[in-house]
This record gives sequence, C-alpha cells and structure tokens, in this order.
Amino acid sequence: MRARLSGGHFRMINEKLYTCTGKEALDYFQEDPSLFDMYHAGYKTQMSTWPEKPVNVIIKWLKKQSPSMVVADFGCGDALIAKSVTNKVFSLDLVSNDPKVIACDMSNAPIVSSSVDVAVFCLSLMGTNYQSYIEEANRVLKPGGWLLIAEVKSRFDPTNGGADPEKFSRAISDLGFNSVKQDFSNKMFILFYFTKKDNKRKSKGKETEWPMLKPCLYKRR
Ligand SMILES: C[S@@+](CC[C@H](N)C(=O)[O-])C[C@H]1O[C@@H](n2cnc3c(N)ncnc32)[C@H](O)[C@@H]1O
Repeated sequence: MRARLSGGHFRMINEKLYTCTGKEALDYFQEDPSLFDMYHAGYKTQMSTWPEKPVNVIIKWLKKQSPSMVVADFGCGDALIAKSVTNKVFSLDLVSNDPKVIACDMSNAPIVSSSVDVAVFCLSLMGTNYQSYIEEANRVLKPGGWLLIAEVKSRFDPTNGGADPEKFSRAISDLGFNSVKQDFSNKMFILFYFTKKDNKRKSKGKETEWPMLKPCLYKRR
C-alpha cells in the first residue's frame, strides 16, 4: 500500500516537472522540499529497471577526457558525476541536499560565462522552457566546449508523438554548435554530443525552431 502511494506521488511530481517551467518547478520544491526527496526515491526505482544508466555512460566518457576540464551538470540529481570524476564539477539542481549541489533553476546558473568545458544534461530537459536551459549552457561553455544531452528515447520517437531528433539537433546547431554524434544504441535513451563553435549564433537573425519534447510519463505498475 505504501509503495503504491509513493509510486502515485512520484508520477504526479514527475508529470508536474514535465509540464511546467523551470521557475515554477523551483517554486514548487521551495514550498515543500520533501517533494524533491519523494521524486528522487521514485526516480531511483524507475532507473533500477534500466539495463544501463545514461549517467554512467557520461561518466565513462568524461574519464577518457582531460581531468582539467570543468564540467557543469545541469539537473544533477544526486550529483553522481561530481562524485565519480576528479574534474571540477558544478552540480546544479532545484534543491540541494548535498554541499556539492548548487540549488537554482538551471535557466539561470550561477556560473561565469565561457568558463566551462563540458555541459551535461542527463535526463534533465524536463521544463516546458527546455530551450532556455540549452541557451544557458551555451552561455557558460567555452568555444570548443562539449554539450552532452541524454534523453529518454520515447521523447524522440516521431512515430509516437515524440520530437524529430534531427529537428532537435538542428535547433542546437542554429545556436552555434556542431553535431558530433548521436548515439541511438541504447534501448532506453539517446545520447547527443555537440561542440560549441564560438560565442556567436550561427544563423544571424534566424529564429531557432525548437521542437516540443513530450513529457516522459511513467505507467502505473
Ligand atoms: C530525471 S532527473 C536526472 C538526474 C541525474 N541527471 C541523473 O541522470 O540521474 C532530472 C533532474 O533534473 C532536475 N531539474 C529539472 N528541471 C530543473 C531546472 N529547471 N533547474 C535545475 N534542475 C532541474 C530535477 O530536479 C531532477 O533532479
């Protein structure tokens, strides 16, 4: 009974995070931070069924890069990246239960412009204003810096209401990134790798067309 109740709470908070802006999500958790713990308990249960977690793929990738690279982990959850690598990592999330985590809405990160080598979004493009998170990553990234985005595969399945991954990739390229790789090999998630060209937008005056990313709603088991 308790498990069913907490599963219901998790699904409700999860749906809220996918259907509101980052600012509304920040207010929601500031009003009751215990909802954040409830969300993360449910999220852990969901992830325990995944054969491979995207955060571990990202950690493996980071370990192959220079440890001097500065990393920003946008929507870090339990800050596993910061706990697993020797790099300097800015771990950002809506609530901080750990001294390593900076509490903020990641569309407004307390990080100096052009100071970061790798920006990571691991299953964290939840808000309806997700493009403002990517724009913020663009602001803090150095030219040549990496942008890694892992997202649930169903959000990028155009045959089932999901976004076209090419359209998503094009929007990020319009911001001034090169698309280096799209890894579709995992059953549960897609991993996009981009590098930042410079501090200017590529297509001057052209409005970036961001595809809508459908919420990732979990079914009652
Ligand atoms: C699905 S969890 C993923 C956590 C972690 N990246 C991982 O892979 O295990 C998404 C996280 O993004 C955070 N998040 C969502 N919107 C955010 C925002 N606007 N600002 C900061 N964090 C946000 C949530 O609070 C949550 O901890």
